Amino acid sequence: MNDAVTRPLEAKRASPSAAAAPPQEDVLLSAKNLSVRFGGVLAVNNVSFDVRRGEVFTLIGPNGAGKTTVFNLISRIYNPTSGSIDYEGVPLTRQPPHRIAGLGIARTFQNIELFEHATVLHNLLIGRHTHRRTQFWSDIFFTRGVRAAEIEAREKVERVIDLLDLQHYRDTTVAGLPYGVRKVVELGRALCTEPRLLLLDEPSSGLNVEETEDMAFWIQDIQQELGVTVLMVEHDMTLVSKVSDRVLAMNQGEVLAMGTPQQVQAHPGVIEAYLGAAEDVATLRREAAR
Ligand SMILES: Nc1ncnc2c1ncn2[C@@H]1O[C@H](COP(=O)(O)OP(=O)(O)OP(=O)(O)O)[C@@H](O)[C@H]1O
Repeated sequence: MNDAVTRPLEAKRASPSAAAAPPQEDVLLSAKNLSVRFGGVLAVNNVSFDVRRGEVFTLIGPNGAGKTTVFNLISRIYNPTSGSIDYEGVPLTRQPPHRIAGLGIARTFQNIELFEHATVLHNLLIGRHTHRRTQFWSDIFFTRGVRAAEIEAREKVERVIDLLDLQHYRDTTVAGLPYGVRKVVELGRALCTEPRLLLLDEPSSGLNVEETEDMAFWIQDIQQELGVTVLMVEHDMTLVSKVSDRVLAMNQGEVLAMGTPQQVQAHPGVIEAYLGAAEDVATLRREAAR
């Protein structure tokens, strides 16, 4: 295990500046008045938020709240019906989906998307290939530039393998790996693109309690050691309060509350939205009372 895993895991505490508006240069991504309509369903209704550089920002909400739709707007899988998203001051909604990785945005999926019959190393190298700048003819003749790019790719990938403690699985085919390890490999594949913004879609889904704790450590390492900004959709409220700097709670397409994990979990509207999912309410109350 990585040294980081042995550190005590503290729930994040409210920082005095959590609620204050940040200077514009500290904002990495800014969503303004986003709405999405699917036929008669208003999946996202006038949602605005800023993601600050270096923070872990988490979207929570009951099923159907609109979280995945917001994620898919940022990945450019959907177009907003109205509203805008700026990323590093550039209008993201004008970018074609295939440009997203090149802009420094990477994502993981709720249902893991890896090359099942390739090894862990090859999956990570494929992730790294969004950085390749070499050309057709230089590739064919394996020029010095191509060799240098391959060496650089390999070094970056090895760093990700070390960070996520994947050495043991380097040459294993993904199809033969336990689900929890595949989740970490998918995280690694996203990191190999060297993102400035990492989108994590339910990183704890399908993981047991211990694997979820490990995932919390990886997310903290990614934020603290690599300085990557994380935007995450997550249901597990224990993980949410451990790693999030700020949380946005949604319900029925709208913003319910935004603030530190403690502020949002104690919000009466959030507790009401979760009623019916008794286990979630109990976790919310427990985490808010910490
Ligand atoms: N492609 C689509 N076509 C039609 N309706 C959609 C589409 N995508 C999402 N919706 C609807 O939009 C609403 C919000 O869905 P969304 O998946 O964003 O919620 P969610 O908060 O991510 O839920 P979950 O936690 O269950 O994943 C739901 O009513 C859903 O049925």
